Amino acid sequence: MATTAIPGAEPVKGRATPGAKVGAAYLLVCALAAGNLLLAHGMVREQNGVAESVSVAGRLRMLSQKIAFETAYHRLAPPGWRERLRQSRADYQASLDALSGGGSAFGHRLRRPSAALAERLAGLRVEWRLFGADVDLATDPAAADAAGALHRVAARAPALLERAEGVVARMAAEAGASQERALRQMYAVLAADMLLLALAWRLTRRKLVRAAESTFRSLADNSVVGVYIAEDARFRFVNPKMAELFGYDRAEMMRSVGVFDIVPEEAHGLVLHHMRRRLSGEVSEVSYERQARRKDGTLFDIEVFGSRMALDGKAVTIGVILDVSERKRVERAALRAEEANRAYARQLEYNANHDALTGLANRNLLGDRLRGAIAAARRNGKMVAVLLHDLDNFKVINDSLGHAAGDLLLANVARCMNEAVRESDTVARLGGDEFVIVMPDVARPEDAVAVAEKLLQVLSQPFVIEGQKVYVRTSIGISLYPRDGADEQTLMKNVDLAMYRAKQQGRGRLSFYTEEMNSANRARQRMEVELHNALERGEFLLHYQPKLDTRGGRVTGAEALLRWQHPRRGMVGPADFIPLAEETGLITLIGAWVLREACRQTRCWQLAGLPGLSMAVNLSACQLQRDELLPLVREVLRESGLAPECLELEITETAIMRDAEEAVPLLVELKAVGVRLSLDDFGTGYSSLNYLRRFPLDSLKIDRTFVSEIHSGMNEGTIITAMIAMARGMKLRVIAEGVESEEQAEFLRAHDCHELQGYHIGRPMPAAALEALLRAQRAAFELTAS
Ligand SMILES: Nc1nc2c(ncn2[C@@H]2O[C@H](COP(=O)(O)O[C@H]3[C@@H](O)[C@H](n4cnc5c(=O)[nH]c(N)nc54)O[C@@H]3COP(=O)(O)O)[C@@H](O)[C@H]2O)c(=O)[nH]1
Repeated sequence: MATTAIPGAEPVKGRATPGAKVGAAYLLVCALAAGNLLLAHGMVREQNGVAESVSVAGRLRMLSQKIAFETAYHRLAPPGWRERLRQSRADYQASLDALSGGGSAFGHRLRRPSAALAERLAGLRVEWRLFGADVDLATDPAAADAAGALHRVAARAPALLERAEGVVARMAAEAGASQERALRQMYAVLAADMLLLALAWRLTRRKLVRAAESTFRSLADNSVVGVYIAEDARFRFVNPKMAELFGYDRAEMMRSVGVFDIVPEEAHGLVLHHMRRRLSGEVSEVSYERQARRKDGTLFDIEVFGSRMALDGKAVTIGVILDVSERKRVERAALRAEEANRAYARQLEYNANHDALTGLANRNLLGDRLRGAIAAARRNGKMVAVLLHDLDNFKVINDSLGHAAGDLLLANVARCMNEAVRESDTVARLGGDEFVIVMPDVARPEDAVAVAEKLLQVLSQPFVIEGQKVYVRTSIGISLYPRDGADEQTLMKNVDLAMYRAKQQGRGRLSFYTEEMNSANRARQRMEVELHNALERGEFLLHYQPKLDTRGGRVTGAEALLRWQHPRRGMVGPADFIPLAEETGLITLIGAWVLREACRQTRCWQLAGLPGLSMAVNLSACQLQRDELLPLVREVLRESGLAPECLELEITETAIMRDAEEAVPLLVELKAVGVRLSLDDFGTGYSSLNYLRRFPLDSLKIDRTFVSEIHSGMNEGTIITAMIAMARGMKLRVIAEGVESEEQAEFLRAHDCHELQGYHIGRPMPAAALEALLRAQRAAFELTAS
């Protein structure tokens, strides 16, 4: 678009619209065209009139000759000659009259002749009159000089013809002049037309430009977007909004602000690029987003729509600028929200696949990796090794050092495992202290053994946790694809059996899965079912092992020990089924039965004349649930009628330390019920003096391993002596278990051990046997007393 300079132009107000102007110009041109047509029509009519006169004059020539001819030959008396002669003379007269004064002749309407022509016609009329007189005489049979008249007619005819031709010639000359004149008029009219058209076009164009400029200005002034025209990187025009957007005064912006003043440095290249593309004509328009700088230096987001135009013959850029800060802010917020969502999804996915404590793969991811490794091994004919690790003494460490230290230890173990294996291997934590390593692409079983031994070695090094050296031992089970299972579930089940076997073999070992393990497992499963049935079928029974009071030298109590009278396998000891009962949770039911039966039996004996007898009952770690144990103990005592102080609950040091903090309130409440509490297997766990003080215990039961050291050459009983002294110092009764010889009994008596228990005192025995023993003892004492 070409236009005049926009900056100085004033808006046009109250004027006709460009559309009206164009309409007016169009009407003017139409009127001109109509005038031209009328003019042409007049000229054609004029020319036609001349032609008609010439045609009539031509007839005159022909009629004069015809009359002369008919006059000359009338003597031959052709029929109708008189009539024809009269008609020809009448036609001649009418034509001459029409030519001379205007009127009709031969169907033509003739105009009045010019003066010159009229003069010639007058001459012709005189000649015609003379000619007519001679014709009358020549054709009158009575006339005397008819022959002389005929002779004059023949002589006058050429003169008449000549005069008529003179008229025609004059007419032709006048017609030519008239045509010349008409042409000149036509040219003049055409020139006027063109002039008028040019004027109209120029007028209309100027109006249109002014109207366009006015429209542009009105639009720009009221626009809610910034509008600019830039020439040579300077603003030639900015609208109020543009100035407002950038924080300038409008005049100031046009006067002293350059295009690049509102473009941050980093966007200079971009702006220059778009400007050049437009100005070079490479593109007609551009649209892009960028940052812009306000007068105060702050940045905001804009969108530019630009194109090119010609202004006063120069190429300039024209553009529209939109403040898109808000949109961008929303977009950025949406982007951030999306990114946060993605991060959250990634985190969720990570959490779903990783162990929170160690960052290792969890069971979920392990399953995926193992399935993938199996699929790859199936294709390339390799093996996959699954190594299951279980930290042997983690529970004890966790209980004694606390959970925070336990967590730290697990994290350290995880790190060591990760470092010991290849990148392609997967180390996963299944929970607790169980870790699994999946090794894809294993060529030989020995490769898995090598890794397992390396791990045993690495993990045998002490970890320093909270300033203390901590030793862990791990048992490792190994199963191999495809030898030990074709799918993930089978491999995991079998590696579990292998690990179980490694633990049984003495811990700190590794064990491959074998088919026998599976059969052992099946046996275990069978036993589980049988254990369920055993309770219902009454296959459990209690044996009682006596406890000897060293002061009085009498059996004053007993320990209830569970036995399973198996229908096929005979008497089964607790060591063979209690771990399984603990694993399956059946121990709760079985333990309740033991407590009920032991109390019932003790009360029976008391009622049967064996008073003062106390009964010790073993509790598993899983039974130490406050909500279940307390009501059970209360109920059993109420049911049996046994005095609480006659019941002693034996809890192993390991079980109590599993959650020592939880154990304290439970023990306090049990103590409040009135029962006695004994710490079993003392010396095998990790109880601290601090806890020993906090537990409301009545007695410590020294583990048989310490008793066996008496006179064994090892320590010579120094540890047990210290244990007894310590217990006594804490006002606790001391019971030594596993007393198998008189020497041991003697030693323990000599060191003030309160009670002795062991094969030397009495093996675990059926109720009837213990009753007999107690009765015999009572009889012996009664005898001694009397
Ligand atoms: N939670 C429960 N645990 C129970 C229950 N009944 C028994 N047990 C625990 O089972 C473990 C094995 O018990 P058992 O086979 O009965 O062995 C006991 C004794 O026979 C054995 N003992 C006793 N004196 C000697 C000895 O001089 N030498 C020797 N080698 N063994 C001996 O010790 C077992 C009793 O130990 P303790 O409980 O520490 O006093 C065993 O851990 C039982 O606790 C039950 O009902 N619930």
